[in-house]
Amino acid sequence: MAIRRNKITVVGAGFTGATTALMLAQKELGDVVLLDIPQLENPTKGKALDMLEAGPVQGYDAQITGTSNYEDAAGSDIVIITAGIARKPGMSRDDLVNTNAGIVKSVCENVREVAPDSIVIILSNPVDAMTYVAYQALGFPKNRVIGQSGVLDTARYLTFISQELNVSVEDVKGVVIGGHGDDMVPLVRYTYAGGVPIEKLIPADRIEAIVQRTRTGGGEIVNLLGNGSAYYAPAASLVQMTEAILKDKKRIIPTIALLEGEYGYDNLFMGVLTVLGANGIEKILDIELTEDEKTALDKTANSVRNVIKVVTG
Ligand SMILES: NC(=O)c1ccc[n+]([C@@H]2O[C@H](COP(=O)([O-])OP(=O)(O)OC[C@H]3O[C@@H](n4cnc5c(N)ncnc54)[C@H](O)[C@@H]3O)[C@@H](O)[C@H]2O)c1
Ligand SMILES: O=C(O)C[C@H](O)C(=O)O
Repeated sequence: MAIRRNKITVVGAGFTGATTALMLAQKELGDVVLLDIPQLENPTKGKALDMLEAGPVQGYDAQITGTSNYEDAAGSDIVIITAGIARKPGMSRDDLVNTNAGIVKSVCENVREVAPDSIVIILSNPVDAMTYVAYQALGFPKNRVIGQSGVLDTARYLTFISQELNVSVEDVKGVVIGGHGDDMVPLVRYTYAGGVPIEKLIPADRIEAIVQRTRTGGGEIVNLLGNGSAYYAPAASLVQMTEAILKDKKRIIPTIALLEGEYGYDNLFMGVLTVLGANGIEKILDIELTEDEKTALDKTANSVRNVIKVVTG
């Protein structure tokens, strides 16, 4: 009997989409469909074929199909949406809202038809608002519509802490919650190196500098690249979320989830700690915050609300 592999569709075959497809195949998480617009069908097929031909070298077994036809995405277990434009130096993520809302909506209308049982992960920016747009266009239950920001923001935060302490990234744990913007909330009080609170290891002014660098981490890369935004760490983040779902790992991962009362917010998609497993977001952790942390979270929640208003009118 043939073994059915997981099927993962990545919509948008640009920098993040193509990198994600390659990393998914390298981890043998399933067969990958890479989908872009009809005008880019040949380059998309070319990227997919090139990745497929790396399989014998790297030793992975995964079908990788390039396409512009949603029929090829039929029955996907996971759909990852990276379609849309990226910002350039001088722009904020919010400047992308109108263009990307149209793109995400039309992508989701197709996904709804061909993969009605899928779990959808959204990357396109401004991602909190785009996750809201996707939720409305898909009509899926909230546990199956998930935005990516927290894995990436946390990865940046932990990178800077491990550099500061000159210790392994494996021993630094922490989390960033809130919207994917310059007022996101790295939770310093819940950050540890080797089990020791970082406030005992790093002077306060250096922690503040790390927090600020984390908040503007996306812009730092945009300025360095000059014509696009980050894609290696974003792709790695999408792959971690996909793996948690497909392997039903029940990992505690920060993701963009629909809040209905948690942290005192309603009808808001924003980054919080969640448990990711076979059913997508299986739980939202409504953790205790100090007054200062809650004030910071309120600020980022307001920013996200203002962007969502642009797309909901
Ligand atoms: N949430 C995050 O943490 C995060 C991280 C990185 C990038 N992003 C965002 O992800 C998006 C993609 O970034 P990128 O660097 O891959 O950009 P990119 O320009 O390299 O790729 C985007 C791709 O989307 C395709 N596309 C556009 N409209 C489409 C449609 N209707 N259907 C299918 N494909 C379509 C384009 O043709 C292009 O190939 C941007 O909005 C960026 O801001 C978010
Ligand atoms: O910064 C961007 O525009 C892309 C992405 O959101 C990131 O944080 O790298």
